[in-house]
Amino acid sequence: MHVCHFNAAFASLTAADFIERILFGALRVRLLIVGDDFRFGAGRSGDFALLRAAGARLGFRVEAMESVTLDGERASSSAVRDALQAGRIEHAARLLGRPYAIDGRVVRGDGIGRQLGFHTANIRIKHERPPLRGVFAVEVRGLPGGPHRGAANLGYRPSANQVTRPLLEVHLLDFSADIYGAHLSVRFLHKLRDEMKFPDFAALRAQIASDVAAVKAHFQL
Ligand SMILES: Cc1cc2nc3c(=O)[nH]c(=O)nc-3n(C[C@H](O)[C@H](O)[C@H](O)COP(=O)(O)O)c2cc1C
Ligand SMILES: Nc1ncnc2c1ncn2[C@@H]1O[C@H](COP(=O)(O)OP(=O)(O)O)[C@@H](O)[C@H]1O
Repeated sequence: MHVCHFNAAFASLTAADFIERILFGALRVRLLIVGDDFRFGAGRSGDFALLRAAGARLGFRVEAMESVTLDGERASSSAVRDALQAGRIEHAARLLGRPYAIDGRVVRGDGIGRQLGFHTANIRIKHERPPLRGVFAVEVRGLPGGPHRGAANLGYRPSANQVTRPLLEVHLLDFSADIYGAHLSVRFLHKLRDEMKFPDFAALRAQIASDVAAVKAHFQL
């Protein structure tokens, strides 16, 4: 896989430069499959017809890939992001063809979880602005005997030393083990609510207890 870093130099490439320098010069493309509405190059001036014409001239094939639609809606990355942001997690999963998931390693937190009576594994995530936020019913993969179900909070934890980078914290149901360092994949299956600021730990604890009950009900446990 080749990942192009989208910086100012890359963004200023003209459509002709993109074709000649990157596709033809660097990648030596033979067959190109793109959406027929694909636009590229500075000012989005390049399109499918331009690629086809360049391919005929430089000797590569260009084929169109049809949009995948679901009930008339294009299964685009924007549609997925919009659904996640709106808390329509099940709809996002239908568009993606799989549940939306975030992966990361379990790191040490502030030890507040055990004071609350709910251990919460802190998962380090790379996203600075994740497309979804709130409290969710999740399925966690990566531990022996799994997948495990749990209640997760993805947000800024306003009730206890608020953080500036988003945190993903998961309480696993019927589970007790030290899992620091484990690499987990958290699949978001259903949104329960938005993150809230609680006046004290007692109120936060009561809410987490009711979230855990809601997760059990969701999974019919
Ligand atoms: C199901 C669940 C829901 C949570 N909801 C909130 C919330 O609405 N607001 C909040 O500030 N923190 C919420 N938390 C985060 C807790 O504040 C956090 O897990 C706790 O402070 C433990 O932190 P620690 O793992 O760093 O010790 C939630 C945690 C879980 C597991
Ligand atoms: N049911 C559980 N769900 C999540 N983590 C658990 C569970 N039981 C034990 N743990 C362990 O407890 C840790 C979280 O405990 P917590 O008191 O919230 O600690 P931290 O200081 O890491 O925030 C997890 O990283 C994991 O190793």
